[in-house]
Formats: sequence, C-alpha cells, structure tokens
Amino acid sequence: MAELVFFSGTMDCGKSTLALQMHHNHAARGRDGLLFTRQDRAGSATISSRLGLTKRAYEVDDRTDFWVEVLGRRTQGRPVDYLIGDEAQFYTAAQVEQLARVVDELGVDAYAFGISSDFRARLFPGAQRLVELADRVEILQVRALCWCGARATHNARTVDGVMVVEGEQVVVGDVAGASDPHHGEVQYEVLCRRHHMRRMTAAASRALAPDAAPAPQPVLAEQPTLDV
Ligand SMILES: Nc1ncnc2c1ncn2[C@@H]1O[C@H](COP(=O)(O)OP(=O)(O)O)[C@@H](O)[C@H]1O
Ligand SMILES: Cc1cn([C@H]2C[C@H](O)[C@@H](COP(=O)(O)O)O2)c(=O)[nH]c1=O
Repeated sequence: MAELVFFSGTMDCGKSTLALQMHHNHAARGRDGLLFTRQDRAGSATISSRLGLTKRAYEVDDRTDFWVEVLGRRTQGRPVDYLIGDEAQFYTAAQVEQLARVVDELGVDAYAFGISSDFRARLFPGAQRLVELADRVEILQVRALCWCGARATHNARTVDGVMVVEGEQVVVGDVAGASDPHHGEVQYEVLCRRHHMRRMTAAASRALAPDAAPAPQPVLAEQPTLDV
C-alpha cells in the first residue's frame, strides 16, 4: 500500500542525501518518480546534499498543487509511482494534504524530507501537518551533534555569530562553517535541547571557557555491541 512518510531531523543530518539515495534506488528498479523542493540553499529547482550530490527538481511555490501535478501526468498516460519532496517544512499545510490525497487516492508513495522545528523550536506549518498526517515519521539515523557531543535535536540561528530567538521564520541559510559569514549574515547551528534553551552556541561556550578541553566524544554506548 502506498504511504506518506516524513523523514525528519535537524539541519545537516543527511536528509537531502537520503532523498537523492531513495530516488536513485527506486529509479534503478524502474519506478517513475518526481522530485520536488522548495528554496534549497543551492538555488531554485535543485536538491543539494552537502556530500556534493545535486539533482534538478521541480520548485514548489504557493501555487503548486501536488494533486493536479500527479493527476495531470496520469491523465496523459505518464506513470508516477512516487514523489520525493525536499525542504518539506516550507510546504503549506494544504500541499501536505494534497500529498496525503495523492497517496490514498492514486496509490503514489510520497516521501517528504525536512526539518521539523525552526530556530525558536516551533514547528513549521508544513512539518506540523506532516506529523499530523504521515503514515510514519522517520528520524534519520545519522546523528548531527551539538558542540558538547550530545545528539543535536534543535536548530539555532545566529546573526553575526550571536544566537537570536526573534525574526522571520524562513531565512534560507547554511550551518556555521559551511560558508564564510558576512556582516549581518544569518547562519545556523545545531544544538542539543539543553544548550538551545540556554542559548549556548559553540562560540558562546568558547567565550565563557576559552581554555576548556575539546568537546567530549559522542556516547558510544548507544552503538550496537558484540558479546565476547
Ligand atoms: N566532507 C564530508 N565528509 C563526509 N560526510 C559529510 C561531509 N560533509 C557533509 N557530510 C555528511 O553530510 C551530512 C549532511 O547531508 P545533507 O543531506 O546536506 O543534510 P540535510 O539535508 O539534512 O541538511 C552531514 O551530517 C554529514 O554526515
Ligand atoms: C532552523 C531554520 C532553518 N531555515 C532554513 C535554513 C535552510 O535553508 C533550510 C534547512 O535546510 P537543511 O537542508 O535542512 O539544512 O531551512 C529557516 O528558514 N528557518 C529556520 O528557523
């Protein structure tokens, strides 16, 4: 049975990479899919992974209607077996409902990829509707890490290197270190909840304790272990 799946995680945890891998695997088995994205960092109509892979995709805007897109192709005899939708947090609630309808009434799989919450730790409207409607929400296995070594669960926004908690919900950008910061430039940093709530970015922690030891390593006990 077709399904609507929401693959979610923080920024920089591998969502776009997985989106392109899933497309590759399904296409390799002869399935016909359509790729969509909205406001990717790399520019319009592109799905880009930080691992270097990019692929052309249909750019979603407020006028996009997934039901009309799929039905139109089917009516012309063109097969559509699955949809891949990246940056799905930016989709409208109505567009997520269209995805659910495409799944239920046309038997097309819909795989949506996106962050759930914004820099204030509030759900994006598209992500909220996906959590409400998806058959499954999959949290990505690759763990983005906070500077302290804990699993990163939240996205922080910095302006000129200082964490902010007010501003527009949507500002396209990258994680710190991935590009040179310019004056007034927005960047993002993934943090654990504790440090998000304390507004303690890596730079803020270094400023407080410049001689502190490097960040601890991630907890290895959560990895599968062998009995010997
Ligand atoms: N130079 C690199 N070497 C190995 N892995 C990398 C490198 N750069 C990025 N990555 C991997 O790519 C992930 C980011 O992938 P991406 O698909 O762009 O993330 P997302 O779409 O979730 O923002 C990082 O978590 C990391 O695992
Ligand atoms: C937290 C947050 C993020 N964004 C933007 C920044 C990026 O352009 C995308 C996320 O892309 P990624 O592939 O998951 O790295 O979302 C935003 O507009 N508002 C926010 O609060």
